[in-house]
Amino acid sequence: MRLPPAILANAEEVLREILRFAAPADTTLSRYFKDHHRLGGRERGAIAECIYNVLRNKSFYTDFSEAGGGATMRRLTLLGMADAVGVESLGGLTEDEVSWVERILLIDRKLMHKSSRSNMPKWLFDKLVEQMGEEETLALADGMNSPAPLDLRVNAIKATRDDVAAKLAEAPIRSTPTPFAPLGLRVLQKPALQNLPLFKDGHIEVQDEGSQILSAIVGAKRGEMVVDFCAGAGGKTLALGATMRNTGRLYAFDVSEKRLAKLKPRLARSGLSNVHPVQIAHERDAKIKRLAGKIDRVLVDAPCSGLGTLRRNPDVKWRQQPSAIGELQVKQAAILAGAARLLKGGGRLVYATCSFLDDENEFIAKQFLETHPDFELVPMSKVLAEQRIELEMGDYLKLLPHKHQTDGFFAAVFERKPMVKKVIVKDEEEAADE
Ligand SMILES: C[S@@+](CC[C@H](N)C(=O)[O-])C[C@H]1O[C@@H](n2cnc3c(N)ncnc32)[C@H](O)[C@@H]1O
Repeated sequence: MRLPPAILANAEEVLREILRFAAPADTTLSRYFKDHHRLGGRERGAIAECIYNVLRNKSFYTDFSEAGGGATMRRLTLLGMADAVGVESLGGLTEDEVSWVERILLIDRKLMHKSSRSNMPKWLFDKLVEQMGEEETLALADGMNSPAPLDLRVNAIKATRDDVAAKLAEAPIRSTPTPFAPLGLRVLQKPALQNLPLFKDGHIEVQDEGSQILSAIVGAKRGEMVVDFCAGAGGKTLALGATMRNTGRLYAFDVSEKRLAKLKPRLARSGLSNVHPVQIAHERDAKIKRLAGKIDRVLVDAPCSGLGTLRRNPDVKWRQQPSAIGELQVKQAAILAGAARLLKGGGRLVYATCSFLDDENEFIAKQFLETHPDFELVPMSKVLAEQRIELEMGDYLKLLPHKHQTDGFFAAVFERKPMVKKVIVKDEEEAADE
């Protein structure tokens, strides 16, 4: 059955607002659906897919929408919608529109100019080409422009991966084990999970495999003192708490009260009682000082450009300004330095981002090592071997969608050297006493 012609007008209306980039696309879209509650499930699905298609393919679509007659926004919407549901499912199109859409969608994109083919703003394309070369940039762009699969993490304090896979199959929801993360399941459809007893009872959480790997490399153990410094709504906190088998103490810090509030219901479902959410004012808050030198492991999942999540949030590449990267670097370095004070000798500090920009990753890691001689880098190959995760990496974790089918993630692990300074002072004092 064809979709009603009015659906194009709805999609065009919300697209116009989203392309102002005043707010995240998913926020604008949810608000639009709330305001237009008469739209049915199929219509909503088609509008959402249309919007995400336009955000993913904006450069390519725009090249063709700006030429010829008719309004550009209508043409952009038409391309996004036809790409999503097929032109034959759309009612109310003129013959000219049908043949125009069919022609454009048949174009071989490999023949397009590289920057337009990548569907990235020029500043980002140029930066990435400088960083990784043109071929790799285009492969990354293709990976980032493909929708992400749905990954689940099994809550190890409540269930095993096999149990959950069997229960999902009864639903019936087909899943396969994720290739690298030991507790991950990749679901092959997009079912509504919220109503499943497995979800309500905290046996599963939705978490990209990359984020699961990142939580695993923290290496948190039973009985340890651990800090998730930028916990947000707790995606990684929950994974860390389960790895610690609900023992020890896990502090979930964040400056955002709103984000920490979102952690609370997830914590209740998870059954974890070792997590202590703490709102901090900034990375030098007195609450942090009290724990200085006492912590075994600290994860800094730093605020970043978020470019690694483009599969889910394709608007980020259009909303992000190159000038913001410099500001983020200052923040990232300050948070990492603040968090470093927490570690005891032999303790580990993990710096992570969901970005693939060297400026936010290697640059910050190297700068940290230069300014913190009491820390040394633990090669990622060693960290992954400790966790028995079979991924080939050098010094750092660099997950990329076109290589690992995960969101883009970076991580570096630093270990604090034994605290010799205090011992020397003590020795000197003892010598003076003698
Ligand atoms: C990438 S997000 C964290 C995502 C979270 N770890 C997860 O897995 O869902 C970065 C977080 O850093 C927080 N943040 C920003 N500045 C901070 C600071 N100075 N100290 C601690 N957290 C901060 C933000 O509020 C945001 O929640």
